[in-house]
Amino acid sequence: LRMNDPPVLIGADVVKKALQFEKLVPVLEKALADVSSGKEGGVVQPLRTMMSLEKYSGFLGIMPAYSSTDDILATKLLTFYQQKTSSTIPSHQATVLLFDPSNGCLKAIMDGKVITDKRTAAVSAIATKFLKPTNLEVLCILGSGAQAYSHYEIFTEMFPFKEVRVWSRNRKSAEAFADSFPGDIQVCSSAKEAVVGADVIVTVTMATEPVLFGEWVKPGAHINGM
Ligand SMILES: NC(=O)C1=CN([C@@H]2O[C@H](COP(=O)(O)OP(=O)(O)OC[C@H]3O[C@@H](n4cnc5c(N)ncnc54)[C@H](OP(=O)(O)O)[C@@H]3O)[C@@H](O)[C@H]2O)C=CC1
Ligand SMILES: O=C(O)C1=NCCCC1
Repeated sequence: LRMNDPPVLIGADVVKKALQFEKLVPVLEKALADVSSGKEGGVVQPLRTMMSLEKYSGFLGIMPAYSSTDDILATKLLTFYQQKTSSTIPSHQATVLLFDPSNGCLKAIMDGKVITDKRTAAVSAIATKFLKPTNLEVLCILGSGAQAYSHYEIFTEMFPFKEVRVWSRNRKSAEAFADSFPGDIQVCSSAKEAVVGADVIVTVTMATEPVLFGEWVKPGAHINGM
C-alpha cells in the first residue's frame, strides 16, 4: 500500500480463514510473553477504556496497543449489549483498525468479531496449557454463545478430553450447541451437574450473578473465567 491509499477492508470470512488456531496460538504466546516482559517486550497497552451506555445496557470499549518488536499499531473498537434472547444481532461486535506506526496512516479495517472469538478462546487455551491440572479428562463449558463455540473448537483440538459437558441458561441453546458439533457433548440440566468432577471449566456467559460456586469445583481443576 502507498501512503495515500485508502485502508483495506478485511471482512469476517477472510479473517476466519487467516486465523487458524495452529497459527494463532504461537503468535499469541509470543505476544503474551512480550506483554509480561515489561519494557523489554516492547508492548504499550494502556488499560482499555470502557464506556457504559446505561440507557441501552451496552458498552463501547476502546483497546489500543503498540508492539515495537513487531512494529504493529492497532486498536480494537468493541460494543457489547445485554441482548434479548430473540435478538439476531450478536451481543459483541468489534472492528480492528491497523495503522502504519511510522506516520499514523490507517492501513486496514478488519472484522473484529472473529478476532475476538478466536483470540479469547486461544488465550484461555494457552493459560490452560501452562496451568493445566494433571488430569485432562472432563471439559465443562457454562454458556453456549459465540465464546462457547470458539472455546470448544480450540480446547478439543489442543487437549485430549474424554468427556465434554455444556450447561446453558436456556436448555435449547445448549442442545443447539451440542448438535452443531460431530463430537459427543453432554447437555447438563444444571451448572452444578456440569461442573462437579470437571478438570477444566470455562465460564462464557453474560450473567451478572454468579453461575459457578467454589464448593462444586474439584480440587486442582482449572477455571477459565470469561
Ligand atoms: N475477556 C475477554 O476478552 C472477552 C470476554 N467475553 C465475555 O464472554 C462472555 C460470553 O460472550 P459471548 O459468547 O460472545 O456472548 P453470547 O451473547 O454469544 O453468549 C452469551 C451466553 O450467556 C448466556 N447468558 C446470557 N445472559 C445470562 C444470564 N443472565 N445468566 C446466565 N447465562 C446468561 C446465554 O445463554 P442462553 O443462550 O442459554 O440464554 C449465552 O449462552 C461474555 O461475558 C463476554 O463479555 C467475550 C469476549 C472477550
Ligand atoms: O474483547 C474483549 O477484550 C472484551 N473484553 C471484555 C468484555 C467483552 C469483550
